[in-house]
Amino acid sequence: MAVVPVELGGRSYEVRIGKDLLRDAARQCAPLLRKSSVPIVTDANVARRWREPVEASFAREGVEPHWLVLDPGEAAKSWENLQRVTDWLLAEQVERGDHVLALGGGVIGDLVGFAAAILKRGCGFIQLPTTLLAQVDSSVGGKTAINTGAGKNLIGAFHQPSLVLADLGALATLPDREMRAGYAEVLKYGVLGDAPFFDWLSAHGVEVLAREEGSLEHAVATSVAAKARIVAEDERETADRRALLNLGHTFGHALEAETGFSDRLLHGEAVALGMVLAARYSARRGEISDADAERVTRAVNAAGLPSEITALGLDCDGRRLAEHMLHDKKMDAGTLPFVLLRAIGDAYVARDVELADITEFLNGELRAD
Ligand SMILES: O=C(O)C(=O)C[C@@H](O)[C@H](O)[C@H](O)COP(=O)(O)O
Repeated sequence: MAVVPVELGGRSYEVRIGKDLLRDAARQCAPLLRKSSVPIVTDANVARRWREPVEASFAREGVEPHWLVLDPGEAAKSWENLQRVTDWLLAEQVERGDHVLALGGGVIGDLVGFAAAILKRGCGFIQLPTTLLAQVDSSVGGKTAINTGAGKNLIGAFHQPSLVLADLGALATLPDREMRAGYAEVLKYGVLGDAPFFDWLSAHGVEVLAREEGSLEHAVATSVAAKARIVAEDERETADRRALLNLGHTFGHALEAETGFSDRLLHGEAVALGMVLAARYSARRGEISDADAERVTRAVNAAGLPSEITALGLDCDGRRLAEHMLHDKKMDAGTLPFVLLRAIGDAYVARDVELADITEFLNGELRAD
């Protein structure tokens, strides 16, 4: 098992990465639990696979899990579900010192984390991420949120979990498309700040996607360590450091908004395409070489992820995509900071990007054949 600490003073916690952690969930969580029952929120897909082994694990410790099972999908990150989860936790008489468990992918983690953030002004929560994307990204760092009609993650809070258990065995049954989508966030750590890891992924990415144990653990642990370092330096995204983790997201969130946050384009797919667009836009500004921008495109393609906006069949122009970006949380006094690249492994936050220029760039991408 690999253990990555997230160093945040009194709110520090561990991310434990290894096999069979869900079958051992009760023992792993035991020091944090105070009652003979524990609330667990999950979705129907995850429940089908993991309810029984998790339940057995708690039975061995004499703890009774109480379950709330939601519909799967990005649409679950809604006001309605936030109310449903918080009402349920109140009915469960959860106190501030208690922990609620979020068992599932990024949607469950973000939603339950936000519910925990506001329940009685903050109760504990434990992340049990079951997708690659959630293991390497959303379960770590304390960003919690729901979506609204105006965009993604616009209502939320910073609220750190007390523990993250990333069970690599949970990835064995993950659909290939979800695996590739999570891989986009793995690749992101190489592109934004770790060129040797980018090179390692170029050679071993296939093994990661095939879930070969050693390569998978290395990829997850390296990704989590990168995120933990950045979060420890800039927990609340105030110093142009944590914002680097948003590489590909400004373009990506706009594409997600345009496709209605639907299965048409998964979050990780949007990030992969967004990363390609960020690299190409950086090349257009003369900041990264065309060759390196092309390497980013090739790495995205090699993972079976989308690299061309034209393939989405969108019925919109660059201006419409740029308008989605105006809702971005990074908007600052009328300007939108963009995470761009000087080289692979050297991302930075640009504050001089004109939306008119982005619009022109996107129009070019939308017309490309
Ligand atoms: O943890 C962060 O910080 C990130 O930006 C990681 C992103 O990959 C993640 O998708 C995050 O939830 C997006 O953050 P947002 O602030 O753009 O909603």
